[in-house]
Amino acid sequence: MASSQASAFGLKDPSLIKFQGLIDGKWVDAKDGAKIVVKNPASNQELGTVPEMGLAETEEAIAAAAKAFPAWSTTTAKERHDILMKMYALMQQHHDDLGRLITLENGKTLTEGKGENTYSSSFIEWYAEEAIRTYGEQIPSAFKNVRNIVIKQPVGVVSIMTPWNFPSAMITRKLGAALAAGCTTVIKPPPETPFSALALAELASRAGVPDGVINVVTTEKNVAAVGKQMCESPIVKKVTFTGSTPVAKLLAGMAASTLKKVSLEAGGNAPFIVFDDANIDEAVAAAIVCKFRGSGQTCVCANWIYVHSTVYAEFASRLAEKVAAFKIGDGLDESTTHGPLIHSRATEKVTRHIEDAVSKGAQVLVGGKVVENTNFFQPTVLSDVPSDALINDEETFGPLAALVKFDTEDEVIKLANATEVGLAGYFFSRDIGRAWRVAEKLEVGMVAVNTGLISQAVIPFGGVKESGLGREGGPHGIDEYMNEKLIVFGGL
Ligand SMILES: NC(=O)c1ccc[n+]([C@@H]2O[C@H](COP(=O)([O-])OP(=O)(O)OC[C@H]3O[C@@H](n4cnc5c(N)ncnc54)[C@H](O)[C@@H]3O)[C@@H](O)[C@H]2O)c1
Ligand SMILES: O=CCCC(=O)O
Repeated sequence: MASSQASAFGLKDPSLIKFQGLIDGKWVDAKDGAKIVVKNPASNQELGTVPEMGLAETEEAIAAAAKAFPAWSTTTAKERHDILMKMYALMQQHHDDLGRLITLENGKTLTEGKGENTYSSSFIEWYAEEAIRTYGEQIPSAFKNVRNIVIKQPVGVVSIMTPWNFPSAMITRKLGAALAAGCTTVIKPPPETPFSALALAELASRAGVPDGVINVVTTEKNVAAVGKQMCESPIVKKVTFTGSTPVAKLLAGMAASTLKKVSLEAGGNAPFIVFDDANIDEAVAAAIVCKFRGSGQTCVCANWIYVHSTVYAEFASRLAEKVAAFKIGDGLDESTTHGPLIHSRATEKVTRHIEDAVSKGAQVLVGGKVVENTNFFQPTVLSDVPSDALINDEETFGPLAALVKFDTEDEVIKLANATEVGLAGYFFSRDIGRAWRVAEKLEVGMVAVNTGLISQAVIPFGGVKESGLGREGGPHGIDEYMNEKLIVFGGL
């Protein structure tokens, strides 16, 4: 049954499809046999099922990770490097399958699905290389005959919780760092996209990651109990989460009960600013990449597009013209430029934002409607969106570009910073003085100047304000999974 279900995914290697969770190296069902139905968002057809696990399975997974920790944490950095490089090579070898899997469960186009596998595997490669560079320090002592040494040690068992918008990359950004540091893990993938997580666990095992080092607990209805245990268990030493700000706050509160280390990558509300001296062609192209990547479902997507009044009309008409040419459809269809949203709750939110903005005076330049009884939403450009629109307070997370006119640099910085969150910000200007001023003044963790793309494994990814805590990726990403220990040597 499982093998015929797996072959329906159309992968070259159907054994990458797992319909069970992973605990201590064994593929397992939920104890009560309950299941989650996973659907393809493009068709709403069932793709397959995974177990609806609960507290008991979570406790077992945490215990398995704790049991695996002593051996994994004492492998050499070079051994962990070599295993991660094998996993990276396997992700390259299965590129087409992993890209297709992402498209099937998330809906993004195949080009984006494969692009995500490239991005996702780059975290495994990056952290393989970082594993061997977790240098300590020697600090000159204040006392004679004493030497100060700082070493870095893995924190222990790590709980990893991730969203559906990047079914693979949001896991490897955490998992790569945790494994490289010598930590063991329990992953709770989102119920919408569990198959990519399970395929990653399978490839990690093929690469030589020992049993118990990666455990995967799939859950939907029991998420509150599972999440609580993953945050409150005294065995777990670190919680890392990517998702919405309200859930990030909830998990941080629970993790505080045992003062665990936490990394939180939460929601954004990114401004995209086009100044009067911008190269308009480049700004339009970047706005399209930045706003409509993943059909607008990335945490670094522009939520507001502020355009200087002197170039507003030109920018708006060029953007609307390009957006009108998008073709929405099944991500597997080669002619599709943009896939569906993840589910009907997502399309309802975009509809609510458009209706609210239009009722307050905004105009629809293109799109504006859901395709009835589907998860497809017409890519939309709204002009003259008022500052009291709902979009101002809530990230849309959909294919809606909201245009706003501004006149001065001070005014637009004030508008861009008038939000509780601060993940990414973008602006286009060829004035070098302004570029420095605006980059420094935007209250975000990441600023892009004259480009719409930020994401790479090598950068410190993360936000300020209510967009989260900590940084993932980049030269210091692995430190989030390590403790510094001071060793003072006396009696010389
Ligand atoms: N900053 C980032 O890097 C980043 C990346 C992707 C998505 N996001 C944000 O995520 C949001 C969209 O994703 P979403 O709707 O899936 O977010 P979400 O917070 O609802 O869900 C994210 C994950 O948390 C899980 N979850 C929900 N309640 C939980 C609980 N009580 N305990 C444990 N886990 C729980 C979900 O099952 C899912 O796996 C957007 O706000 C977006 O900005 C942020
Ligand atoms: O959605 C959030 C992450 C997006 C990215 O890493 O580019």
